[in-house]
Amino acid sequence: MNRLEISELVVDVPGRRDGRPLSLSVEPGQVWGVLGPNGAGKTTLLHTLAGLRAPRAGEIRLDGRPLATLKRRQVAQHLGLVFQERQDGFPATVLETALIGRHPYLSPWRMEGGEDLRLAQAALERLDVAHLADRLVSTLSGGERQRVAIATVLTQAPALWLADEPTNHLDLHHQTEVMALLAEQAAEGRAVMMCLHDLNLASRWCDHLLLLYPDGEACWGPSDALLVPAALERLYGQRLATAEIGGAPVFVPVR
Ligand SMILES: Nc1ncnc2c1ncn2[C@@H]1O[C@H](COP(=O)(O)OP(=O)(O)OP(=O)(O)O)[C@@H](O)[C@H]1O
Repeated sequence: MNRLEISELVVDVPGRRDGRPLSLSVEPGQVWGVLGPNGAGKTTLLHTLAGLRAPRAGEIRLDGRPLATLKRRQVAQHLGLVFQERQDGFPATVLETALIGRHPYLSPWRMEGGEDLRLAQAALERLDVAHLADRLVSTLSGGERQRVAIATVLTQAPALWLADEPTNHLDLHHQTEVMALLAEQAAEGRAVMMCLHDLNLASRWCDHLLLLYPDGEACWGPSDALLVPAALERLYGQRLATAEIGGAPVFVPVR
């Protein structure tokens, strides 16, 4: 279950009139970037696609099945969400946190088994936080916490990743590693949609883009068609200088 179909979707952004209905399909193997200025509705869209908020109109389907008809457990077995903000509600170690990714697959009161542990440890290693396994998450740095959050979704092993600014708090090396991980997930047949503020990460790693404007306007399609300075300058209300490095456009804000 890894195709996400969005039909005539109007996201319920508080205080905003209806925008352009979104109709698109996130297919296995694709990496979508959602771009837009602060407040454009990127997080609200991702939470709507994850079934955490009802849309104002339209429908979301996971492999042909309306999201609204699926049980949360079924959704969690197929869709993983990396939140932009998270609260550590109770004290938990890094390993215990990663193991939460296995909960959609465990019956109530069943403890995690050896395979669950193996998956969690492998995910912590992949995100370069295995050495922190016994530390309380509340004691970690911002970037370490972000990597634990991504490791938790990797442990969950969803066919569809929704990631809200997955490179938040990360240094350059770990930004690259996380983008490479998401690209690898797609290359293995999963689907990825992520909100990004960094145009250059979008340019390098996303094959499709959805541009969200603050007034509810939107456009989407293959990245090549949308990574056009005029469209991006209008999106952000920001002048850009453009260069090309390694065949991909690079954008630098200028005043
Ligand atoms: N619970 C709420 N009550 C009132 N307004 C809300 C609520 N949740 C979101 N909003 C508003 O909806 C709009 C869209 O918010 P959202 O977080 O989706 O934007 P975003 O594009 O992700 O922004 P950013 O780039 O700053 O993360 C914002 O103007 C925000 O203030």
